[in-house]
Amino acid sequence: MSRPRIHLGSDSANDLLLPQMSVVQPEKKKKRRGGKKEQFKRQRRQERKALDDDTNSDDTEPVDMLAFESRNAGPKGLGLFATRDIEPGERLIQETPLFILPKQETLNAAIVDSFMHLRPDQRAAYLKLSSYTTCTAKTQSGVVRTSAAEDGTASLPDVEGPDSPVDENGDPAKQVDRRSCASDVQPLCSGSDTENSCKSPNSASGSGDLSLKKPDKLELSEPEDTASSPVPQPRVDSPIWNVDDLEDALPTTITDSDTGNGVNDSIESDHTDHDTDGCEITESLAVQVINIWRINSYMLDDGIALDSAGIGLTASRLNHSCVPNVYTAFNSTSGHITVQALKTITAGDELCTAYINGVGKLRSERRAQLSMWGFTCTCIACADGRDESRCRGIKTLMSKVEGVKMQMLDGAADLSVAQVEQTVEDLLDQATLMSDEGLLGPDLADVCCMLIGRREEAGVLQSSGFGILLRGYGIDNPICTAALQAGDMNEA
Ligand SMILES: C[S@@+](CC[C@H](N)C(=O)[O-])C[C@H]1O[C@@H](n2cnc3c(N)ncnc32)[C@H](O)[C@@H]1O
Repeated sequence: MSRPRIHLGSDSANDLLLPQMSVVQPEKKKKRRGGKKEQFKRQRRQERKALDDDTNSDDTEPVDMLAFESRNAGPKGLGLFATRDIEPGERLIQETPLFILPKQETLNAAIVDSFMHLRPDQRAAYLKLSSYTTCTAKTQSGVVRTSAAEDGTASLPDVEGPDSPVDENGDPAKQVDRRSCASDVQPLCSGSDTENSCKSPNSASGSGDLSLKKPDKLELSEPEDTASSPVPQPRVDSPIWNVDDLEDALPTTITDSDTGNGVNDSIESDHTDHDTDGCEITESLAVQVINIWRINSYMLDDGIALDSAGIGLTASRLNHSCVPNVYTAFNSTSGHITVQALKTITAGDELCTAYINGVGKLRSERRAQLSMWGFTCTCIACADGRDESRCRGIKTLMSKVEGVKMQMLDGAADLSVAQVEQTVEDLLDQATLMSDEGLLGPDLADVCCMLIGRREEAGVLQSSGFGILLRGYGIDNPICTAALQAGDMNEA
């Protein structure tokens, strides 16, 4: 799926719809290029610091240099918080995923295999990521402990789990429409019966129990056919939790030849460059590894095809908001997960990304989608009593525009002038509503990029689009490069 062509228009056009938007102007860009080295160094320091926070509490990196820090976010667990004011479009994280799996290979065995081939420090950092979910499914084999430390087979750090409630049914979301966080691994527990329900470890019903029970049998969800969209849109067509798959991955002992303890590598591996020191994986550890992947992995797409997922240690600490202030993307050229500010962020604010594509969805719909992460969103858009008329408006306009888009794609009949006029009006209204709602991510660019050249106002929308793309992705992302190449626009 290719992105629509984007035209870069006059600067004033960018101010018209999106007062909060920061469009990189040519002069500013030059200045930024001049300071890029420093900016790059700062980013590296940030990444290192965030990683070190996880792996080494004695880290002495001066905090005042950083744009954000990782700290307690109350019931959400850990979160990332701005330590200084941040400008829209600023890149905050640029990290190489710990490992990437092609979408069709995100099988439990592949996840466990990739984990085992991480370096010991990476494995330790991985195991510190959030994996609060507990599954209380009854099993023949009984309880599977999450902590392999109990077996003396692996040293697991404490898993920090938020005190978040489960969804009403205790049932993981069937529809997993994830923009950024978590990938195509289905929740470990499935089905709607209470025996198979997921519980937060600290929830009343979970009694603080971090154990994970292996289900007898789990139904595989049907693939979701998510609507096509030019924005990164996670698709779920490789549902996978099944017991056989896990059993394939177990038991596994990998002994690093460097340790001198002999090599017993029962995993066929092409990760020979990785250190795989002695570490036995038990069933419970495997379950934890898979759970962590499910909660923390991001779809890694290049805006054209969604075919991979990966875990970034720092980006994994981002909590969700339906009105996010940062955008998480994947740069398929550099191989980095990037996180950029979508709006001005004030020192002390939490950085939040959107785990789902919630644009045009009502609170109840978003809640259903988010339930697989085991929390009920309390962001500004989800506050009780919040007027949802803007959301409803966006939803209505989106479905209207979608209808026209389908008509255009079918090529059945050319649109009438009146239809075109109306659609442009609808898009303008949608962009305004989204902007008012604080939805400033690349979805807005897609709104802005439709109906190129149809009318003067459409040109305004299109010209805004590139600025929005830049803000979310950064100029080095091939999505922006392609937009520049495809459109009648240039950087200057
Ligand atoms: C990718 S992790 C985010 C980082 C996590 N808070 C941690 O401590 O590592 C996702 C988990 O964080 C928690 N979380 C994320 N956003 C949240 C929110 N808006 N409200 C409550 N919990 C949230 C949920 O437990 C979710 O499963």
